[in-house]
Amino acid sequence: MKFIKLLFAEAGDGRTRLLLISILPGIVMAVVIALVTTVSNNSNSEELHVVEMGFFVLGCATVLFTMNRALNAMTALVSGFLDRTRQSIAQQVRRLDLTAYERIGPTRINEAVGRDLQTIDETAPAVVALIYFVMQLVASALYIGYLSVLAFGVTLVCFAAAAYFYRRSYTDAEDLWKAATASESAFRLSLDHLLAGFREVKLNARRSDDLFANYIVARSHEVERLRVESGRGFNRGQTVSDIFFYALMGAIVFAIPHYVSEASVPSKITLVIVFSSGAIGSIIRTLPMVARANVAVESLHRLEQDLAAATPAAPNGNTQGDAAIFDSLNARALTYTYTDPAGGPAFSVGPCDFQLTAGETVFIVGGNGSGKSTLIKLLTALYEPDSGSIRWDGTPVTGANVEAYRSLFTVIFADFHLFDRLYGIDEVDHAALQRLLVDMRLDDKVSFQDGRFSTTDLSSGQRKRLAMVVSRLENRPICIFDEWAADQDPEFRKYYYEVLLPELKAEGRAVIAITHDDRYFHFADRLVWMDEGQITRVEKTGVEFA
Ligand SMILES: Nc1ncnc2c1ncn2[C@@H]1O[C@H](COP(=O)(O)OP(=O)(O)OP(=O)(O)O)[C@@H](O)[C@H]1O
Repeated sequence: MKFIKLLFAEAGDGRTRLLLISILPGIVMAVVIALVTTVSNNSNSEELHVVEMGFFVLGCATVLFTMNRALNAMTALVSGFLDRTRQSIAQQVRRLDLTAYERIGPTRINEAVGRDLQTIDETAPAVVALIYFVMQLVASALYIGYLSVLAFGVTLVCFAAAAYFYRRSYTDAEDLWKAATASESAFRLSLDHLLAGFREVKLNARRSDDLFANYIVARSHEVERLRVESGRGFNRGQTVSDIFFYALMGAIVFAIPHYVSEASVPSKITLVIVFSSGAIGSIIRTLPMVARANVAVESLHRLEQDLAAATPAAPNGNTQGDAAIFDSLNARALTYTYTDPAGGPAFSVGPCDFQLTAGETVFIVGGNGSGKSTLIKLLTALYEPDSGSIRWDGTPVTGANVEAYRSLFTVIFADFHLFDRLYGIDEVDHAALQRLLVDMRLDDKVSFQDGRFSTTDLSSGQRKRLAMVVSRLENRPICIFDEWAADQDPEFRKYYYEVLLPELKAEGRAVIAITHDDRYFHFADRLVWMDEGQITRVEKTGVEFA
């Protein structure tokens, strides 16, 4: 019962109180039931049963009050847990290095923060009800024991048998639910292809049919099949449990009266069992929810373990993001190897040497897949190299200063993300921002209001220009642009190479631009050629020197 363990672990010092206020209403309800059975057996008397009525009202009020407190406590507990977990996952994710992030993947993180936390949230109040009904049953069984030891024995045997058979079905059903959850992840991946590739799917009916019929529908059916099987397991458990419950009723009504001397006992026990049927039904309905929450807790724990194993120690360096001092960068023999899905080595970059000084403009050129973007990720310390080192102004880049080192860079990746706000820029220079919007010819499209851009729904070239605005506002000493000009019109492409890059250089910034625009190569101080993950050639002002 991972879920229930988690809740009580989360309750901390309030565990005993939570347990007490969850247990109490069930016991009190059993007492109320005992009271009702006693009074109803004396109903032919003329008495008003004022005392019993008082106890009845007091009992019901206690049940209502304590249940309400227990539910409130559980809501507060689970909301606190969700809040902490959401924050902790986001915190761990932002500390991941890029390799670990790519390995874990956003789908798993989204599923944990969405589906798993929602399941936990929805199931938590049901646990209070579960404890309530279990305690009511236990206390009712004890009351039956008080009335008749024989009936108590029969009740225990029936309950134990029902629990045993329910447990067997429950375990199988929980495993099937786990498999359904895994299949649902595969289904979501297929659905993601439909959503992210909507235009491409729309344009290609065969692709649309294939994706829909062979993946989305097939995987959805698989989820359905496993859920149905899992549901059948839970239902089988319920039916088998019910058989023992009816057997108990039959024994109490038809067999027990022959063995007990007091005539009112069988009818009292029957009444208790009739009242208990509601509790048994509720327990049986709640247990599948708990099983699903167990699966959610397990998958959440697995993610947290993977995040913890991958999360580097909290950085000691400057995390404020403005390490403005930069003279030189010297990378030596950097290597990095991607792994394939089976964990084997795939594409390798390096060993690569790379130097950069303030005010220098370097173009990295080479064919598709030659390793240019990977080299950038190594130079910016997004990927930790398998071997080799980087020195920043003569100081080795290590875990202690890597945050400060990263804050030297502003990067516009080929597949960049455009943020809606200027996150991390506390005091926005509105005049400079407006100038940049004019320079990028975006001033009639985008404005900056209430701390955010009025829109990011722009053409791909305009989105890149807005990313350039943000990049320039970041005011970093090293600017990296991965094929920024690729989807600019000729006029803006010219502006980029002939005006923007020289302007950045004049400001003393180092620029690394990945490009295929050979007609502008002469604007670089150095050209670095890459092929098959290696730096194959370096040219300086047209003179090849390495
Ligand atoms: N996340 C990844 N996981 C595994 N392999 C990758 C990953 N990213 C890139 N690769 C591999 O590394 C190789 C180099 O990719 P990279 O993006 O560095 O090339 P590039 O020179 O920037 O290409 P392009 O000009 O097409 O952008 C690719 O051929 C690809 O096989």
